[in-house]
Amino acid sequence: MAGHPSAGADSEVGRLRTVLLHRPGPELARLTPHNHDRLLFDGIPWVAQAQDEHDAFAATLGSRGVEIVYLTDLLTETLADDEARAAIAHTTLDGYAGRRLGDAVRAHLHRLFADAAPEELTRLLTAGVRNDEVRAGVGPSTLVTSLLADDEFLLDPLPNLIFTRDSSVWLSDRVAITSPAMRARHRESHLTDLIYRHHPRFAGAALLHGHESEPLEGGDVLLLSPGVVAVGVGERTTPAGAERLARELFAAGLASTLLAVPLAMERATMHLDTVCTMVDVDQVVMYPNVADTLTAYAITAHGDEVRVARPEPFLVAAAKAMQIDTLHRIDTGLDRVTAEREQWDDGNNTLALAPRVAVAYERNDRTNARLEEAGIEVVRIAGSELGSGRGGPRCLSCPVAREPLAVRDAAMLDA
Ligand SMILES: NC(=[NH2+])NCCC[C@H](N)C(=O)O
Repeated sequence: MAGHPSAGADSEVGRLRTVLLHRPGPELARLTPHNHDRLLFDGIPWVAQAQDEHDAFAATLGSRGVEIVYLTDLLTETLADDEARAAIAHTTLDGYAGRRLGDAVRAHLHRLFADAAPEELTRLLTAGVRNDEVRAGVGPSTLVTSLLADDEFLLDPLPNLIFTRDSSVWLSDRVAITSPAMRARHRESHLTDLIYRHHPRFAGAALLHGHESEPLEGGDVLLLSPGVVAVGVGERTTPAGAERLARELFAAGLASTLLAVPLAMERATMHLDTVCTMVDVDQVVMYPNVADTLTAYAITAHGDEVRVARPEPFLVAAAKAMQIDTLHRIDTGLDRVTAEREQWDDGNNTLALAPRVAVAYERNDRTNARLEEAGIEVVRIAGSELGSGRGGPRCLSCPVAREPLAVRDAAMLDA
């Protein structure tokens, strides 16, 4: 199948045209002191404030000419289609995601899903379903609603939906549906899969990977340059997930090299984009405490097989694959301790709007100052509440369309 005509990205820094966001909604209000760890939040965000911060983020992107599409709008539009409704009811309730239900609750939820208007179904799918919300409807014919506590979720809420980066990734003119490692995030990819398969806007889009493939999360995927993709391998993406993506990209002719980058298996470095993001065609902002030890294994195509090179320092391997002299590094600011604090608060997690223009959390003064010293325009946004799920501007956004770098270069030559 051919690629999509009006979507796609071949770099991290080409002018951002369209971005997929999720405004924090009722799913965030379901976080409690008991479930936030399991649902991958470090605390209980103040929902209204998170929404204000998110609206300001979206307004900033809009003022820079970026078209914003909201995941729940796309989902609701998708759910107008009966085939799509049947598909998501089946994946959500009949498969692994519905393992808490039992037959009676499953049948009840199938009815609830079938009767729900598209907006209501979007709410059920994103905010989840709590025991006390269905107990009366199910009646006395099941042990499940009787024994589970009132506030136990039969279907978990999806508070991490705001991190649209992780559940799908555009690679050139195809979109990879990712396969999150964390259980709390599996169902996010069911939703992106549904949207990209059924929403008319994406009709004809060719899909890569898939939510049942080997673990791969979008925060680990960095498009270093057209045809060169770096993939973090650690707490989330597994070696098999990175290798699967390499095979898929090579088979589709979309990349020549994939650099697998081992990361420490820790929350602070859950994705490659927590330690390194691109701010220009040849500059990254990077966490200095790992910069000297970060390595990369270059994977290249060899007929139908792949070949894995010996590890090299990340910046060396990257520059080589990108065919540039040096991939310059701007350090997370100031000293080891400040760098550690600002890395934790997503100082490295910037979203490029164009070469040398990056959105960053305002709180990371030292890192932002470093970026400015290096000639990067820093577009500051507030993120105290948004960041409580441990994600910054890059995690909060999935670029659907970026201007191809080649076009920009050609335009510059013409000028
Ligand atoms: N691309 C990213 N770094 N995303 C951050 C995701 C944070 C989310 N709470 C998780 O733990 O999965």
